[in-house]
Amino acid sequence: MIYQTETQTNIEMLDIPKRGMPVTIITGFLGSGKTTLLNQILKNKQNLKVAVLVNEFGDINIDSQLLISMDEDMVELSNGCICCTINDGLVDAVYRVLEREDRIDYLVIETTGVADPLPIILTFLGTELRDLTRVDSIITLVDSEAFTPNHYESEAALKQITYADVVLLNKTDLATQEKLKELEAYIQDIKAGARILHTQYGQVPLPLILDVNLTPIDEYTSEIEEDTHEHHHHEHTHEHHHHEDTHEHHHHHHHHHGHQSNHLENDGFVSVSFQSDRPFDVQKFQTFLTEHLPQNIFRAKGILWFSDSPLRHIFQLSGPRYQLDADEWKTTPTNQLVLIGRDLDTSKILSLINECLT
Ligand SMILES: Nc1nc2c(ncn2[C@@H]2O[C@H](COP(=O)(O)OP(=O)(O)OP(=O)(O)O)[C@@H](O)[C@H]2O)c(=O)[nH]1
Repeated sequence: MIYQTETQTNIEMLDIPKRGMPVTIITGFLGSGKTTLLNQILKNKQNLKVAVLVNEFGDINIDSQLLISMDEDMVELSNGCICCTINDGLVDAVYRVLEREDRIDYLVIETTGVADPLPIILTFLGTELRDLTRVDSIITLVDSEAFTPNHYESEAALKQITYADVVLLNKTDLATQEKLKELEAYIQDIKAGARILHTQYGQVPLPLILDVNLTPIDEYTSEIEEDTHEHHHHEHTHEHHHHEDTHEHHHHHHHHHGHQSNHLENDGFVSVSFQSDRPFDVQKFQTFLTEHLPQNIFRAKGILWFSDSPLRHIFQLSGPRYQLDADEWKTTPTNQLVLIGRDLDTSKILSLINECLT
């Protein structure tokens, strides 16, 4: 998890209320375009001061390296298990944003592609964060080419739509009009009244998705109250004694067991991470992709170093598609790759990738 912010003043484009920092949560299945949307927000936010939290599935923070960043005020937290990271790490991370001396107008959270958004929403509404922040909207990205009603048999994919206030039907460049109509009908069926917007590369006017006040907070709050009543939940307090420069964190584990994801809620998805200080041979890597990539890997991303290229290569694989873009290294070249799927044979995959090194 990382957060990033920058030092600018004046809100011009959006009129953000001062009371309670507005929070927007971005969800969407693996590869649907969440990081792409986050970059659109960072690019177009003008003078709005936006803090960003990224929770990633996989042991290496690839997303944070792909964000348009101001390179300052970056804090990375460990990724680990989604449920624990979200419930403990999230509250801590939000506090760190709130405790900052410089002004923050808005908080945007990118969840992992396999996350159920409910525990995250309840973390905001069921703890003392309720009084300090204002959940503004849950935005769910849908890959309009790849999405089907039984999307990778993922319960999380369905829940992401169930809790959406705004659905971005993204990647419309890859889908037929017919498919888009079908998807719209399907989404309306699950979530009547959800705001559905068509996007390519997450391009959307920000006033349509930020500070829209669309999350039905009262509905969630009354659910929490009922739940507390039924389950005799103890009060979810979270004491904070952060000292910016001592890194002393007092973790109080107040999980939301009533709602919280158990480990099954990753829907059986697992990730394999690979890092190396040696470069890949580009031919071998291509052969790996085209001939040896296991069928059950459907998402991969990486920052790659090839022996015959001075450039940094951004590798993205989503379903059957992959792409490699190049830009400049800003760090010492190294290889970092995360692959996500089901029932993965980790040691076999790692040995296949190792063979691609020069
Ligand atoms: N053709 C097309 N590609 C897109 C569009 N939006 C995003 N992509 C590509 O889809 C891939 C995945 O995008 P990301 O933004 O990384 O997706 P994500 O949801 O953050 O992925 P995870 O964090 O792994 O769940 C990247 O290669 C993007 O460039 C779009 O509208 N059209």
